[in-house]
This record gives sequence, C-alpha cells and structure tokens, in this order.
Amino acid sequence: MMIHTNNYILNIKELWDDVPEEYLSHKERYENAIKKAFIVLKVLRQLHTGNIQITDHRTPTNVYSIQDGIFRNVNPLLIHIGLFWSTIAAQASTEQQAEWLQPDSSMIGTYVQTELGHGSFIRGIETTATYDSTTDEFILHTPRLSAYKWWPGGLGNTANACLVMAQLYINGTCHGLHIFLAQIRDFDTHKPLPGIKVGEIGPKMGFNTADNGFLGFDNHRIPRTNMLMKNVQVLRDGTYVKPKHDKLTYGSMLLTRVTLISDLAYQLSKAATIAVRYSAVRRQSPIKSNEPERQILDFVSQQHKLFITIASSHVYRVVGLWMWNSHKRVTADIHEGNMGQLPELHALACCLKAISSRDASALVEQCRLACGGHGYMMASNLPQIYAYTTAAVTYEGEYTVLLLQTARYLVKFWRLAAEHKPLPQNFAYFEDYIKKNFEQWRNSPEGIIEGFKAIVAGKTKAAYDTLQCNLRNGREFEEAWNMASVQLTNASEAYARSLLCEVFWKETVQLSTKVSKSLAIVLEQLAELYLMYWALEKHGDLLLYSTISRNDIEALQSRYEELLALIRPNAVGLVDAFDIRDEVLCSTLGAYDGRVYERMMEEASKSPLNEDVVNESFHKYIRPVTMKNKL
Ligand SMILES: CCCCCCCCCCCCCCC/C=C/C(=O)SCCNC(=O)CCNC(=O)[C@H](O)C(C)(C)COP(=O)(O)OP(=O)(O)OC[C@H]1O[C@@H](n2cnc3c(N)ncnc32)[C@H](O)[C@@H]1OP(=O)(O)O
Ligand SMILES: Cc1cc2nc3c(=O)[nH]c(=O)nc-3n(C[C@H](O)[C@H](O)[C@H](O)COP(=O)(O)OP(=O)(O)OC[C@H]3O[C@@H](n4cnc5c(N)ncnc54)[C@H](O)[C@@H]3O)c2cc1C
Repeated sequence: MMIHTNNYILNIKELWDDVPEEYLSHKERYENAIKKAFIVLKVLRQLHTGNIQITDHRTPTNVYSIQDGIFRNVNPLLIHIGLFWSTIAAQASTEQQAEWLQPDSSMIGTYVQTELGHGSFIRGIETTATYDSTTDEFILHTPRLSAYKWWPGGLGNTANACLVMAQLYINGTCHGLHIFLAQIRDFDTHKPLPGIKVGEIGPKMGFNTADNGFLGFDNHRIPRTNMLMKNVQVLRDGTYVKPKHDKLTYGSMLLTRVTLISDLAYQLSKAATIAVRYSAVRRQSPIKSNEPERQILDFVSQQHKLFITIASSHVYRVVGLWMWNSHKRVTADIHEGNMGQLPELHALACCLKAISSRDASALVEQCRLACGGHGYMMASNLPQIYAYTTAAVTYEGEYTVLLLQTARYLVKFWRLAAEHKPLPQNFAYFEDYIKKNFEQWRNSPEGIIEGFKAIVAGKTKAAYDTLQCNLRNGREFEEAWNMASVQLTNASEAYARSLLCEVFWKETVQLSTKVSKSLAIVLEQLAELYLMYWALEKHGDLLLYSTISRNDIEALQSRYEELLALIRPNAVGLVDAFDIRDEVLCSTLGAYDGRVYERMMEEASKSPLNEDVVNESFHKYIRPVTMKNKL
C-alpha cells in the first residue's frame, strides 16, 4: 500500500483523544499512551518491512514530530526506539545484532543505567555482573538499596527486556562498566522473571506517560553472550579483551546528547509558533492613548522576548545538524580504529547539550510568560512543552556535570598555550590572548564572534589560574578543581556560546548564497539578531575580556532594536515556516486559524467539572456549611 505518512497517521482515529489527557488519572494516562504507542509501532514496523510504502520524505522525522501531538506527553516507547535499538546497533557484535535486531522481535526494551544512589557519577554504579565460567553466564545482582536502578523510561511496566549498565567482575577483578542485555519479564505473560523486582517510580513534573521505573536483580543469570561485545569481549574461559578506548561504552550517551540538540530546536519552534501566533491575535492596550488596542506583537519588549526564540530554534537546528554530521564522521573513524577525534566530539556534545537544554527551557518559559495568563492553561500546551524541555537539562548528563567535562578539554588547551606549545588551529586564539594580540573591536557579526572567543580565552585563563593557585597552596588536583568549578563552568558556557555564534553565522552566510535574495536577507537578520542579543546579554564579559567600548555597546543596542523592527513584519511567516500542524501543536493559543478565544471556550467545555450544572460536592460539603451558618 502506498501512503502519505502524515495523512495516514492523522487519520487513525484511536490515536486522537476526545478527552484531554490532563483529565485522566496517572494509570489511565499510561494505558491510553501505551495503546497509541503500539499503534504507532505497528506502523513503523510496516514501514520497515515494506508492507506499507511511503510517498513523502523524511519519514522517521515525520513520525517523530507527529507523535508529539499524539502523546502530548511522551511516547512510552521513546527509549525503546531511541536508545535501546540504537545502543544494540552501535555496541553489539554483528552476530548479536543479527539475533536481536529483528523487526518482529518480541523484545520491548529500555536503557537501564541510573541507580537510586548514582546518576552523574557512573563509575559509582553498584550493580554487578559477575562471570561464572562453570555455567558460561553472568550473574546480575543488586547488592543494596542504593544500587536499585531508578529512572529508565518504559521500565515500570512496558519493557520486557533492558540494556543494563553494570560493573563487570571476572575472577574477583573489576573491569568497570559494561552493558548487558537482560530479559526481565516473560514475553508471553509479561510477569517479572524470578529474581527480578521491577515497578514504576510514580508521578513526575512531566514525562508522565513514560512509565519510568525501578529494577533490582537478585542473582539473575544471563548467558555470557548477552554482554554487548562489539568493542569489548569476555571469552568462554573468562579472558577479558579490552576495548580500543575505555569510554566507548559511553557511546549511547554521546549519540543521544547529539540528537537532543535537534529535538530541542523542534521544541523551541513549537513554543515560538504558539507565542508568536497568539501575540498576533491578542490585542491589549493602545500604544498611543487615542488609538485602538494593538496586537501585543507590536510591543517591542514582546518582540525582544519572542524573536530570540525563533532565532534560537534555527541556531539549534543548524548546530544539531552540524553535530550530527561530526558524529557520523567520528564514528566512521572509530570504525577504522582511529579514536583521535572522540575527545573533541565528547567535549562539544557535552557543552552544547548543556546549553541547548538550558536555553530551550528558559525560552519556552519565556514564551509561556509572553502569553500572559492564558499561557498558564494546559490547553496552551506551553506548560507541557516546558516540562518536557526542562527534563533535558538533567537527563543524559546533568548540566553542570557536562560543562565540567568540557572544561577538562579547555584547560588542556590552555595549559598548552601557557607552556607555549603548539595548539590546534581552532584554539589559536588562546595564544593570541596570551600575547595580547587583541583585534580592534568591530560592531559586526564577525567582530562579536571574535569577542566571544576572547571571553572563552579570558574565562579559561581565570579558571586555570585559580586552579594553579589552589595547587600551589597545597591542594590535591581534584580538590583544586572543585574549588575552581564555578569559573570552569563559566568558561565552558562561554565556549558553547562562541561555538553557537560562529557555526550559526558561518552556516547562514553559506546558506544565503543558495536561496533567494529576499529569503537570504531574513535569514541573515535572524542570525545577526542572535549574535547581537547575546553580545548585549554578555556585554559585561565583553567589557572585561575584549576591546569593546561603551559607545560600541550603545551602537549594538540600536542595531538590535532595528533588527526587531525589521523582523516584525515577517514574524508570523517565520513561525508558519516551521510548518507544525495544529494536531501536533495541540494549542488553543497557537492554532493556524487564530480562533484563540473560541478554542479556549471549546476546551473549557470539556472539563468534567462542567458536566453537571451543580456538582454533587455542593450537596455533600458546601451546602451543609453555608446553609447551617444561615440558620
Ligand atoms: C525532529 C528532531 C528529531 C530528533 C530525534 C531525537 C530525539 C531524541 C530524544 C531522546 C530523548 C531521551 C529521553 C530521555 C532519556 C534519558 C536517558 C538517560 O538519562 S540515560 C543516563 C544518562 N546518564 C548520564 O549521562 C551520566 C552522566 N555521567 C557521565 O557521562 C560520566 O559519569 C562522566 C562523563 C561525567 C564521567 O565519567 P567517568 O567514567 O567518571 O570519567 P572519568 O572522570 O574517569 O574520565 C573522564 C574522561 O573520559 C572522557 N569521556 C567521558 N565520557 C566520554 C564519552 N562519552 N566519550 C568519550 N570520552 C569520554 C572525558 O573526556 C575525560 O577525558 P580526559 O582526557 O581524562 O579529560
Ligand atoms: C525525565 C528523566 C528521564 C530519565 N531517563 C533515564 C533513562 O531512560 N535511563 C537512565 O539510566 N536514566 C534516566 N534518567 C536519569 C538521569 O540520567 C539522571 O537523573 C541524570 O544523569 C542526573 O543524575 P542524578 O539524578 O544522579 O543527579 P546528581 O548527580 O545527583 O545531581 C544533583 C546535583 O549535584 C550536582 N553534581 C553532581 N555531581 C557533581 C560534580 N561532579 N561536580 C559538580 N556538581 C555535581 C549536579 O550539578 C546537581 O546540581 C532520567 C532522568 C529524568 C529526569
């Protein structure tokens, strides 16, 4: 059958709710989501096997984006599709992949790493996998309460299998963290297997349809061949064959951090679409007292809140793709046995994941606030987008912890610069900073990019000097590092911002040569707005570390305000261009037709509290008190 995936999925009635899911209980919400998840999975499987064929392009992305509308919350199979399969594909041997990656597999899996006691510091993970050479098996065990797995999506009820991160022991020697495939529930009855204690962790701020779970093993045995063995092996006699790089096991986190940047761009485009369209419909106060009330989008302060969201969505789209291509390149190199580019990719992924998630959640919240009281309604969908987005600041590597990873990388290059050793081209500016080869400030995108590099150099130097000072004062390295950690994270944050500005500007300039002149003008305005916005936000840092003057800052401010005015006529067009369907946006405030107040009233009528003219609580609780008082 030939299908157009958007239309096909949108026409499956069971995927769309009559009652908004906010009115369902925790249990009903999950059951509703799981029903839909398996309808979607069936479509994906049919696409995979060729039973249905598609007529449109970008299908996985299409399905991915439509599912935001279907679930409003999260697909309970998100980790099954996004992490379980991809980890097997990346870390299992060819034979294991042939056995496990069957499209009609009975396995529904998840990625089980975090424990009650350890999330960030994964070397502290306590679950053990001990090799028993007499039976050719690993024994998975949870030695104490803090070793219980806690958080994995889909683990609570959906998954019957999982990839478990555990400390590998062979003949009493610990070889560190490795990944094991373990079946946890019977494929037919779905009952937990003997030796497995599994359940759901309870309601959260968001992600409530993802049945995040807990898991404990009581000496649970799995075959030796269930350890993921592409990069590392345990042989039948217990011989341990080391990987080429000891962090290859962390590869799934690296890949997810990279893909998250694009996902966050998409969440930003949803929030921007809702807030900009609403701001074009909403009228509140005249600007001049004798004029009619104006669209709130005409208030320059409102443009300041919203246009940076539009621009940031483009930034993360561009940088997400740039990182995706880098990941592809580095993975191909690793395949050839060359690990040289892995540290750089890890350092970039850490700081970009940290800053993209932090920016996205702050900007989604800004969009919600920009919609006034109505933004607080669940029916605006902004609270759900915020709850989803802010989780990304924590999962897949907590914000500060990831910035500190990138700081290790920056400090290494600063040390080279300080010792006058050769630096790679992309860090040549460290040497310029040390030699005080400062460029004269230029009020242009290129000038701002140079200014941001000076901030990175200045902040890395400050952190490095503090670190050295702590060491000279007799502190051990780890303690000295901890004492400098505020400055170290500041340096990483600055590094991420300079990368975002540079990559976005360069890619936009290149893209502008390939599109119509009128489109190129708008794209460059957005890119320039992004750079100006952050230059003004960070003007204190620029004053400290670059040659910018007060007059330059005033000129930047004027240009920024000019850009807001230039973008204003295209604002609605720019969010329409994100091309997000109403069914996916799920927002009374952001629908394409602008029927905001009508939709709000229609949604309110769905409230169960409006089913009866007089709710029975009146007779039970209110009347006895109020009428008694009257007597
Ligand atoms: C339209 C858009 C389409 C897009 C679709 C895609 C959507 C996808 C959405 C996905 C949604 C996901 C839903 C949520 C799922 C959530 C899942 C999880 O949260 S899983 C659990 C994640 N947990 C973490 O991230 C833990 C964070 N902690 C760590 O990663 C590590 O503990 C650590 C890196 C902080 C430290 O590790 P440790 O072993 O202790 O390191 P050392 O200190 O010994 O060494 C540091 C050394 O190692 C290098 N390193 C670290 N990690 C890596 C790596 N991954 N690759 C390469 N190198 C690595 C590091 O650079 C240091 O090197 P050095 O030379 O020594 O400086
Ligand atoms: C919605 C959601 C979904 C998730 N899904 C999964 C999943 O599918 N699978 C899975 O395995 N896990 C999952 N997780 C767990 C997630 O990966 C962890 O919560 C995350 O890695 C953070 O670890 P933590 O909770 O231990 O935080 P902690 O590390 O305890 O952080 C608490 C505070 O301590 C600080 N801190 C910790 N270490 C340091 C340090 N070295 N230096 C400075 N500051 C530090 C942090 O900055 C933070 O402020 C999920 C979490 C969430 C919220």
